[in-house]
Amino acid sequence: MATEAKYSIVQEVGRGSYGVVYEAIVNKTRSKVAVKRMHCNVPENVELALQEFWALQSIQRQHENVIQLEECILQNGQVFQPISHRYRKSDSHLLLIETCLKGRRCMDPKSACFLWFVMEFCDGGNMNEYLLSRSPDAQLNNSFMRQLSSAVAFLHRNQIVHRDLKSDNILISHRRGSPIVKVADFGLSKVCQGKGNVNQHRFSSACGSNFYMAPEVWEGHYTAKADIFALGIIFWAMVERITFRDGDTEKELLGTYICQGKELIPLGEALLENPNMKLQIPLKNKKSMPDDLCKLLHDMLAFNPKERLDAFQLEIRIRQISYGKKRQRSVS
Ligand SMILES: Nc1ncnc2c1ncn2[C@@H]1O[C@H](COP(=O)(O)OP(=O)(O)OP(=O)(O)O)[C@@H](O)[C@H]1O
Repeated sequence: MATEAKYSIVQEVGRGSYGVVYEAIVNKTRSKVAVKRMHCNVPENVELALQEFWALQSIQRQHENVIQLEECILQNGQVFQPISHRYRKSDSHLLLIETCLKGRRCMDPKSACFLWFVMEFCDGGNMNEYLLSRSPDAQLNNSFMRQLSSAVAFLHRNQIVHRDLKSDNILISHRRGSPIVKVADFGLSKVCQGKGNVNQHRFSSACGSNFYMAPEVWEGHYTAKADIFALGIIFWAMVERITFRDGDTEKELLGTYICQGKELIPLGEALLENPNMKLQIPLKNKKSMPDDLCKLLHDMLAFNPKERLDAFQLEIRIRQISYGKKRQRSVS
């Protein structure tokens, strides 16, 4: 007997380097979801897809500012099977893991293999488009900075290092009219084993997007503090509306950098060349930034990761800044 499909695809809403994202409907409830399809044809894609799956399933539904994974479905040819740590691993799932570990394709090359991520739908698109299509708003920036700091502290508390934080990997959804940020795109993330402090864990494979990479990432040895540097770049760019044009996609992106003639040098790369370089914060307008925010950005963008804030300190500091807070009315 033919069973009714669980989801219906409505339309394509975006494309990343490794997957296509669709708006879809859950047929039973008529609720809207986003479905990201990742082609598991080469080991590199399989690794990204599994990393995303491992990170998101380990923290399912626990933080409002992290994208919620409803389920993950493995398609092998015409067969669709949900995968989860709750179920016994199917042969296809084991072959995917083997592909990832061996670095060569272990699935049947004749049958198409995809991972489908069913996620909450974010109606506001990504944070980059969202902010750039609106006038600057300090209160909104403050709210986004708080939400993002809380999300990253949550991830780090759960031993997850994102490693690719940037404004187009952050999505926006709405709750009672207010925008809620959702950290998404966990393809480069790592779930660290063990229960210790996440900041003790060392990584040695360079990864991330150039403009958001900390100096030590450029060098190839880094810790979870690299996520704080990337957030520092995002916050600074958000407050001062500093953008650059992405070479590959031609998109305008929020991010700070150093200008050398006509060339834009990522801040992390420039700091690695000259660790004593003084960052010019604020860059555009002295009045646009209170001293406490200026100090906070310096502490997030410190060259030495040991001197840089960690996510737990950031979560506390961000609540104390005066920037973007509603002024209290004086009583006359
Ligand atoms: N849950 C979602 N709800 C609504 N739109 C989404 C959702 N997830 C992704 N999108 C849209 O699809 C686009 C592509 O997302 P995806 O995560 O595949 O890649 P990306 O972050 O843009 O690119 P890359 O993977 O190359 O860094 C996003 O920019 C966003 O506009």
